[in-house]
Amino acid sequence: MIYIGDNKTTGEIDSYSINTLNIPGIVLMENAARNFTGTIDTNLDNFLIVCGKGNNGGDGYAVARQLVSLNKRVSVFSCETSDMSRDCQINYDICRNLGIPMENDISALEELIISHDVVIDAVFGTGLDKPLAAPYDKIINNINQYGKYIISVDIPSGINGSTGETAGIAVKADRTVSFVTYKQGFLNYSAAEFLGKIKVVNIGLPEHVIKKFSNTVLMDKKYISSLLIPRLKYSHKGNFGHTLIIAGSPEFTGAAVISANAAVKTGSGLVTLAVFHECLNMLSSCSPEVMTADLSDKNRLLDLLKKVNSIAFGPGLGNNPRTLELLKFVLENSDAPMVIDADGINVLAEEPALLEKLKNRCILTPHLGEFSRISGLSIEEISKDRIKAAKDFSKKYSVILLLKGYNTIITNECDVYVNTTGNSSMANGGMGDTLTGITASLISQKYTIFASGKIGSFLHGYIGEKLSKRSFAITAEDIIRNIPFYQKKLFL
Ligand SMILES: NC(=O)C1=CN([C@@H]2O[C@H](COP(=O)(O)OP(=O)(O)OC[C@H]3O[C@@H](n4cnc5c(N)ncnc54)[C@H](OP(=O)(O)O)[C@@H]3O)[C@@H](O)[C@H]2O)[C@@H](O)CC1
Ligand SMILES: [K+]
Repeated sequence: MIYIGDNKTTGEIDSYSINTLNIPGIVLMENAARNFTGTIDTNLDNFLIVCGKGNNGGDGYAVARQLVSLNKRVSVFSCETSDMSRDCQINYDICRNLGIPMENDISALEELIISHDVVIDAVFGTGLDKPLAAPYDKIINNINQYGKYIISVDIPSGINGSTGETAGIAVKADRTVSFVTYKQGFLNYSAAEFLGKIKVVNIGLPEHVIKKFSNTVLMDKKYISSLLIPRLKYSHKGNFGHTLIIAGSPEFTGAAVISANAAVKTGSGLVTLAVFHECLNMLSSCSPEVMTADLSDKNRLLDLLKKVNSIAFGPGLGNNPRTLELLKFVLENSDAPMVIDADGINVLAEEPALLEKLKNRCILTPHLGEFSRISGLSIEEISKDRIKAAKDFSKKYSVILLLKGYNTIITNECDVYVNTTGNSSMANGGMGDTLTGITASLISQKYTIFASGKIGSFLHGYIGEKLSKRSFAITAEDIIRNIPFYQKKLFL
């Protein structure tokens, strides 16, 4: 499992390992350097390692030695040769003793970079704490301008590991090999162009140690598979629940069809689509597996509200008083777990007091704009630290929050799960409605609300990613058609 942490987390893990576990810092550095080196393509040769004076630089000197021991051609550029951290000094001295070519004259840097095939950036890691000034701005500029292939140690130098903001300028890496944790700052969209392909490597610490300091996790296939509730041989449709989808309006009938079909394909035993009277004719034949109900038939609606296992509310309903009234009616007459999306969120934003009725039984699935409306935070405020914004909201209202977007966040106020599946081939209408249907369907099948959000977002993005290998744009229908196949792939 990959954990996410900020600069503070690295400091805490470091000090726990050194002071409580008694692992000397130099051993951690050696492990970091060895595991970093292990990720480098063995066909690469002719490395220039650019080292700072802190422990990131120390990692760089240790990597230089590791590469030399693999018979690679290696040179080192030292940004500073005084006032180094203790472990940096040790590895610097070893490099000198080994006779590795070393340079510290900034006027030679440009030529050095040009004459090497790979630049390893070990200037700053988690210790970067102020804007960059000379000569570091020039060093980083040179790396970016002349580096043919750049691998950053822990963090591209100049990026703040906690926030993802740049210190004025930052290395644009082709690859980043990060230690112990995936840095929280990498999730900030503004950091994306600097990171290249990211890999996280361990430094010899067992997972239970890392877990002490981070409750934020990057979901992977193995984790999602572990959440599976197996289907028993003798199960029948009653075991897989009844999902009620309340969605659609004359302008947006598609949203209703998409959510309902996604719920069916995800495996809900029964799916009923409840729609406004004027949509009934058009939608009653939308899918042979979906039952329909007229929202103006209050007795039928009351009956459904009492017996269903989950309710999806919102897609395509319209952001208007009628939707708000309908939401109030649903909340007054049902205790079922709910997935609230789209216009369901928009009307809740008008009357946030209603969230009180959703405590501990709801997942909200806003995109950034919807989250801004319901949280009262600006998009800029949320974007600065999406994890914190999501966690705070979830805690304030005791709901599960699934904040959609590149690197979707799912949180239950304490634990945070980040989903990295999905890509821009899926950026078109109806995708959110699909996720809503999938999530509600999983809840009906007895997954917890939290697990349903996690599985739903992973599965949804996973299908899109797989399909995008052979198609340019992926539609909601493409996703829905492929749910059963990829669900099986994930779970079995
Ligand atoms: N547990 C783990 O994960 C392990 C992590 N490890 C590694 O340790 C790294 C963290 O090391 P770190 O704390 O020494 O900080 P680092 O990034 O080297 O920078 C500090 C130096 O930069 C300087 N400096 C800062 N800002 C500056 C600026 N704008 N302009 C100029 N100077 C600036 C600052 O100078 P000062 O401000 O103190 O004068 C100080 O000298 C981490 O990223 C990982 O690579 C591994 O070794 C093993 C275990
Ligand atoms: K670095």
